[in-house]
Amino acid sequence: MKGQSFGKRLGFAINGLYLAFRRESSFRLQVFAAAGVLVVLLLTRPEIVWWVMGALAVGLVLVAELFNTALEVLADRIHPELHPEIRAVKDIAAGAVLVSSFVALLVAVAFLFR
Ligand SMILES: Nc1ncnc2c1ncn2[C@@H]1O[C@H](COP(=O)(O)OP(=O)(O)OP(=O)(O)O)[C@@H](O)[C@H]1O
Repeated sequence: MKGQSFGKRLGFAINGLYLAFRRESSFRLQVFAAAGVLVVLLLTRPEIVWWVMGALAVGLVLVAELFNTALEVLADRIHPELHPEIRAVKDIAAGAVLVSSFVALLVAVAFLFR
């Protein structure tokens, strides 16, 4: 499946976003939260730096959740049974989402007290 056209690879990536949105309630929640951040930015019209900070914070959370979801799908596919190493993989991936969410929270607090 190597050497596909740009259009096809873009289609695979969009399909990945669609699958994550359909399968993963956390990702859906985060997409809606991202839309909420956009509404707040549109309403408050802050300096450009806050748009950039907001985009980076939201993007970080969404990317972490997408990797977390992909790892969960892969782990469940290749090893559906319980295993301590699968637990470690899933917990570490969940840790990445937690760290990204904490960063987003810090940005939100900084925005409120700017
Ligand atoms: N095959 C497994 N072996 C051992 N522990 C597992 C296994 N599957 C899940 N777990 C444990 O259960 C936790 C929850 O796993 P699960 O696959 O339900 O993900 P989740 O955190 O509920 O994900 P989400 O809600 O994002 O779908 C994992 O973080 C891990 O600690």
